[in-house]
Amino acid sequence: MDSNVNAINGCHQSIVTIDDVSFFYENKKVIERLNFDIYERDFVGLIGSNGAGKTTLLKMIVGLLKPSAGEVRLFEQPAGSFRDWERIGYVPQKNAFNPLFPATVREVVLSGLYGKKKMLRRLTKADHQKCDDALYAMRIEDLADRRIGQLSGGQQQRVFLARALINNPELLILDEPTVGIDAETQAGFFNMIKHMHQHHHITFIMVSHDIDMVQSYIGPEPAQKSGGLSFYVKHTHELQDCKETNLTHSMQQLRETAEMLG
Ligand SMILES: Nc1ncnc2c1ncn2[C@@H]1O[C@H](COP(=O)(O)OP(=O)(O)OP(=O)(O)O)[C@@H](O)[C@H]1O
Repeated sequence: MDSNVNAINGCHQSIVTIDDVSFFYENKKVIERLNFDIYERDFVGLIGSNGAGKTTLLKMIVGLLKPSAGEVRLFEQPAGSFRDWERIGYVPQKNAFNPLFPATVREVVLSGLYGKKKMLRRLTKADHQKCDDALYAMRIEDLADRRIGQLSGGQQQRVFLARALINNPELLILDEPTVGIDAETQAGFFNMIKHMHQHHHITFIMVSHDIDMVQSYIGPEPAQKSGGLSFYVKHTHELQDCKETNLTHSMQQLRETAEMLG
């Protein structure tokens, strides 16, 4: 990656730093001495064969796994002492629900509010407003009271994206968000993600098996390869004047996105 651009501009924050990270499951080496930097508003497409370590890497970034060696830093803080988890939205792989799972869409989206913390307080009016905004942004308000298990795969993905968006995250991490979804719905979902990247102040990391889709947005060559992992990177901060980088995105903007996409 061209870190000079960031060094010159100086004001573009490092969002994720992977500093000489290795990971082993017992004796099985999955990631070896990986170095990679992700800056504000980058879109990173992560491609790799089955078992290459994509999910393992994402889990280290969201603090679910600790590196065996090296360090992950989030927003320039060591991941081990990072506490602002609401700045990060994570949509894990294969969220498929048992049709009998009793939670409603609204309950699933609200559960995103507290990240790793248990819900220790009563929900406020503001919490419900955030939930309504996230449902609206994903155009699933009409599904709010349906059981999650009774929705299609594409509808469930929108619910999980709404859950990840409820805290207005600065970094959005998607682990194969369109697995098991028909081609047309996949294309629509990816268009929505691209639009969000172009119009909101969000940094993306997206694992995908769909190399054509990733290359069509980012370009033909990966910025970096390591082991079985290929990192495709699109920088958008280079297009912006630094002085404008304290732009904030908001659910209002996401509403506008939803309206534009019809
Ligand atoms: N909890 C675990 N214990 C032991 N080995 C594991 C564990 N989780 C994953 N692995 C192994 O580590 C390797 C990397 O797994 P990971 O899920 O990160 O790969 P991936 O690139 O996301 O694969 P896929 O494309 O199939 O989702 C695989 O060989 C997997 O079998």
